[in-house]
Amino acid sequence: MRHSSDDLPTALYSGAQVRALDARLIAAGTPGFELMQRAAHAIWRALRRRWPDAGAVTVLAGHGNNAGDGYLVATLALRAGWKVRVLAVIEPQCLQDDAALARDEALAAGVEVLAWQKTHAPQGVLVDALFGTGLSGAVREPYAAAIEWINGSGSPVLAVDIPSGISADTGEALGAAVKAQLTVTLIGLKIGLFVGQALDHVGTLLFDDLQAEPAIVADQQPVAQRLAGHLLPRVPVRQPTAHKGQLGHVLVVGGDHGTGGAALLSAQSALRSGAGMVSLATRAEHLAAAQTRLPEVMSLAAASANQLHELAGKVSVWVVGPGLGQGAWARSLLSVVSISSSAQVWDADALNLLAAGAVNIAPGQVITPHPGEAARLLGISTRELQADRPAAARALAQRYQVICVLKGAGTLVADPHGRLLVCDRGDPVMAGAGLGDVLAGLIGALIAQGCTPWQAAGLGVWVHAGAGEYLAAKGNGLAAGDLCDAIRHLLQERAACPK
Ligand SMILES: NC(=O)C1=CN([C@@H]2O[C@H](COP(=O)(O)OP(=O)(O)OC[C@H]3O[C@@H](n4cnc5c(N)ncnc54)[C@H](O)[C@@H]3O)[C@@H](O)[C@H]2O)[C@@H](O)CC1
Ligand SMILES: [K+]
Repeated sequence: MRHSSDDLPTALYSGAQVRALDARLIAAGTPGFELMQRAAHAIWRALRRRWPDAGAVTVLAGHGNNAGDGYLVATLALRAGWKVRVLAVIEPQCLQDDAALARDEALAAGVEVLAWQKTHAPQGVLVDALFGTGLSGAVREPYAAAIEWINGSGSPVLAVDIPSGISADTGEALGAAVKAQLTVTLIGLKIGLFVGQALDHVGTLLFDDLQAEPAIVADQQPVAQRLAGHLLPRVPVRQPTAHKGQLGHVLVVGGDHGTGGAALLSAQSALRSGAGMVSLATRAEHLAAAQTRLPEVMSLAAASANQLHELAGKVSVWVVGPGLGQGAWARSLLSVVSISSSAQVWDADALNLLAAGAVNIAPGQVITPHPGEAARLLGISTRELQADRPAAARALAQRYQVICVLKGAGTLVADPHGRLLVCDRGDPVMAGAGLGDVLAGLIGALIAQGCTPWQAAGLGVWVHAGAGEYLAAKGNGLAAGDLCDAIRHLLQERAACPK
């Protein structure tokens, strides 16, 4: 998903919360039909800006207030001289209240309203006004068929409030779901627009608050926050007298037989993200490569837990798991890390061992699972996990009393107190090997430099995704290591000004 500017609000709400906001605005004196008219004007403005020469609009209308918005858009388009048609997916007589008023206004203005049939030919921009926040459960027929008709039309599609079929709470496609090029969302941002399958359906996202009274909106506690630059901490500034001992020592533990690259990437990332010192404990066979590629990193062959014990007192942050494997070697090293009082970032196989019950993690640490690892930790299928990513991130944070970074498009950061951050940056070029190793090293380095684990997780995710966006212009084939320079650059931009 892309949005046209970074000035979207940060508060994310559930569908029920936005409906509650809607009701409160009405109770405070703004009639529902007035809100609907404001919605229609906002949508019509966005449609004309995006497709100024289309000249024709087909509104697909359901029977809730989302359809009401659609009927009023049709009216505005007709008045502007466009060719307009509403295809009502059920009998229009079923409409109630404001939606019925909107349909009456459209009919009075001369809008053609027909019962939708598969055989209709689409014309102009399709306005999806089937369901908004009122959808519950899997989309029933004939709506599912109408959604397939929209998606198969090849026409440009504008979704009103939310692409029909997408859950406002989880982003899951509830059966069929509209794929839009543009979504104009109203009153409050729904979290479901930013997570899960929604990312393939929303297109460009625009927001209009319908002039909602700020005091009423401020009263509603959001379910999550969109990760935005101004909410994030600055990278702590270095004093002129700074020395490496003040900037933290990150020790990366990983790299079993044949998987040394993952640990190397984490170490490289920690180094490039500003950690004062970076060490790597790995299999002896990887030492030559590590010393050649990263001479600045102190690499040591960790043959046993005892060797790691000796280092434990000197470590400020452990990054454990990349390429670690799940055998006896991995278990013995992880057991040393797990009892250390220093901060820890657990990734990859460390999480698989945690899921297997081979080790415990102390409260307050950071875990960075991808969906497969997260599903194993929760004992559910990946499909179930992806169906409600916010709930999964929260559940993991609760279960282990840690900061959970649930990776994947729309990365989430949750803490055990219920705080939830959603990242809407990033790019599909980031779907590749090693990117997670880089993220773990980055978060570790930020903790080493003085961020709290919560701050480091949020800032790390945001910078990592921003680096991916920055490099996306170069096309697919992004090597994870390439990200490190971009991360360094973005962190520099976010450095606090010296006093
Ligand atoms: N006055 C208002 O209340 C305003 C509402 N607004 C619009 O109204 C929308 C919410 O309106 P509603 O609450 O009427 O809900 P929707 O317009 O989303 O309609 C849901 C309708 O679909 C039916 N339905 C629910 N789940 C279904 C399923 N699985 N299969 C088939 N049918 C199903 C329900 O019976 C309900 O009537 C918002 O998204 C927004 O677009 C905006 O116009 C702002 C003002
Ligand atoms: K819709």
